[in-house]
Amino acid sequence: MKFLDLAKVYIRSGGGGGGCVSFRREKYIEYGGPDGGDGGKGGSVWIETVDGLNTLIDFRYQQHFFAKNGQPGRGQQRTGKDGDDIILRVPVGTEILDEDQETVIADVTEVGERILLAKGGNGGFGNLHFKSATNQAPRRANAGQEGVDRTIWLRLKLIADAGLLGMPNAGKSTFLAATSNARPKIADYPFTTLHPNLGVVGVDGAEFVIADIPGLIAGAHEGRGIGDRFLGHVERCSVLLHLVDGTSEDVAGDYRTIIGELEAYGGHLADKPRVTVLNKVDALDDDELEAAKAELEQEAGHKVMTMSGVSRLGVTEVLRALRSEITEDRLRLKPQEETKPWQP
Ligand SMILES: Nc1nc2c(ncn2[C@@H]2O[C@H](COP(=O)(O)OP(=O)(O)OP(=O)(O)O)[C@@H](O)[C@H]2O)c(=O)[nH]1
Ligand SMILES: [Mg+2]
Repeated sequence: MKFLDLAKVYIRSGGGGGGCVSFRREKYIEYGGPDGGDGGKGGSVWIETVDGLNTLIDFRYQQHFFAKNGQPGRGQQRTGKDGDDIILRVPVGTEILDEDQETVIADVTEVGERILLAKGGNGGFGNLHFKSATNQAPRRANAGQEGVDRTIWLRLKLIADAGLLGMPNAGKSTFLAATSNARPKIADYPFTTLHPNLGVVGVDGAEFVIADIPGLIAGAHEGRGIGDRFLGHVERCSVLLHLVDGTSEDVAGDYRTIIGELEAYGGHLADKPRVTVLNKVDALDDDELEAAKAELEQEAGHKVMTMSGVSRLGVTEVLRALRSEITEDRLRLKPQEETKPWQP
């Protein structure tokens, strides 16, 4: 699947068709009254969230979405045809931003949500509308209302329940592959993962979605490595899973680096519930494991779990820990979501 999480899109709604000036012309009716029809409405541009999409890649190939104008009205009271609406289909979790890339126009988080981005212009009234007691033969009709031009940005923030964090090579993709249906690329060099991958995992009969994102290094917030922009994709997660490579020379330093990047990223990312795991323990003997674990716990200031994505030792326990955080978070969110008023 090709991935794109930011797209600039030009939209334009259709203008309304003009109203028509026309008079009845029939045999034996000398001064037929006005019969000019109204113009049709211009097409509107909408955005709709659909299921099963995890990328904005379609918007790389098409950036212009112009709805058709309404047709002008015609004689014999015929209304012009409306321009068809256009619907942009986007994945759940897409933010719609104004041209400045800052003002959020909408944030669509439910499947099937539909938002009007640019309303089509109304058609103009035909002269039939202007007939009055004093003017039986109006020569007046309205022009159609103009369409609206707009430039918007679409920014996708994937919706996952748990987000994977760690330095390059920490074993994030290996863990995702071991626990889910996802088949991310895995290799022993840094930055194997270049864009987020999602996988559905199951534990104890529950299912949830994990997002694997590219590794972070010190200075990622200043653009080092491949930067920290993919952290946006774990902003909505209930819990972060921080993997620390147990075979690293500096387990505490690796831990600190990631926390530092979370803090530098800002928002509430650093305050999110986190599960910290010492990974690759299959490659450590007992003493090494104990030492690395003690070092990591000291640095983190809390208990850490141990796991091997390769041998799968400890994997189920980690999934259970994630699940419990996710459940708690969903319970916390529920009442709030239910009372949220619908805003068009
Ligand atoms: N011994 C051992 N090696 C592992 C384990 N998990 C991953 N590896 C190895 O570590 C290397 C990196 O694994 P990846 O899963 O690609 O790591 P990543 O965190 O996704 O790396 P990036 O995508 O580059 O950020 C690969 O050579 C894996 O085979 C583990 O549990 N034990
Ligand atoms: Mg990876």
